[in-house]
Amino acid sequence: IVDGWFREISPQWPGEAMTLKVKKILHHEKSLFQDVLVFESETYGNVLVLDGAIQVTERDEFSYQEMITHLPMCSHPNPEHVLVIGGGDGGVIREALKHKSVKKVTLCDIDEAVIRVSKQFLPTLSVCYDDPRVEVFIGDGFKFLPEHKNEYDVVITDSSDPVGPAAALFEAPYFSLLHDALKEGGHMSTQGESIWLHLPLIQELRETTKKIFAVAEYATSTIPTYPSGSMGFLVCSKEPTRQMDKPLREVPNCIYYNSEVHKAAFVLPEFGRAMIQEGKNI
Ligand SMILES: NCCCCCc1nc2ccccc2[nH]1
Repeated sequence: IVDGWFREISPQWPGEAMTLKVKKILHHEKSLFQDVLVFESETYGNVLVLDGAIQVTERDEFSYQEMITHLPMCSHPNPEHVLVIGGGDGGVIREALKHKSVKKVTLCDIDEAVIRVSKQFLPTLSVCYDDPRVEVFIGDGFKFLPEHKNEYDVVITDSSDPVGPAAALFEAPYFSLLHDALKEGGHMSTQGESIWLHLPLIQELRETTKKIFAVAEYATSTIPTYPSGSMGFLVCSKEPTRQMDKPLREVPNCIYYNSEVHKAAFVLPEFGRAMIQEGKNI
C-alpha cells in the first residue's frame, strides 16, 4: 500500500494494476498457505486480498457470487446437494441457499484463515455459515473429492488464481475427480479467469473439460475490481442434452443474475468465441 492506495500488481496481468483507495487496514496475517489482507476501502467496502490478488469486495462481489452459483444451479432441474471447493468467504453458500430445492451445502476450503477472516470482516458474505443446511471442511479439495464419489448435484470451484494454493484446481486430474463426485445429471462451474488476460488458459480449460464432461461452455460477467473488469466461468454438465444457455428457472432476490443475463453470459466477443469455441489460434 503506497500513499494510501492498494495496487493489485501481479505478473499474471503485466503492466496493469487495479488500485483502490485504502481507508483503514483491518487485518494482515500469513496463514499456512497465503498472505491474507483485509482493508476497508474508500468506495468498495471491505476488501479481501490473498497473496496480493483481490478476491472479493463488498460492493461488487454479488456479480461474481451470483453468476458462479446460478449458472450451474439454474441449468440443473433439482439441485439438492451442493459442494463448494474454495469460496471460504461464504458468498457462494449464500447464493446456493436461494434455491428451494437445496437440502445441503458443503464447503471445503484449504485455508481456515479465509473462513475466520471472512466471518469477522465480511459479514454480508459469511452470513449463512450458521445455517443448519451448511457443513464446512477445512482441507484440500483433492483429498475431499475422492472420498465423496457420486454425492453432489452441483460442485462450484470458487478458487483464487492458478498460482499458489489453487494452481492444481485448473488441471485435468482435478476435473476428473470433480466429475466422479457429481451424481448423474450433475453440473459444475469454476472460476474461469478473464478472456482479456488468460485466453490460452481458458482454451486449454475448455479442451480439458470437454473431454471429461458431456457439455462444457464458457460464460462471462462484468466485475469492476477483478483485473480487466471481467471474470469468466467454465460451466459443465454430465447431462448431454443440456443447453447451458437455457436457464430452467428464475432466482429471487438477485442483484446481478436473471434469466436474460444467464443466456447472454454464454455469448462471447469474436476473439473469445473463435479461440474458446473453435479452438482457433487467432
Ligand atoms: N484475480 C481474480 C481472483 C478471483 C477470486 C475469486 C475468489 N474469491 C474468493 C474468496 C475467498 C476464497 C476464494 C475465493 N476465490
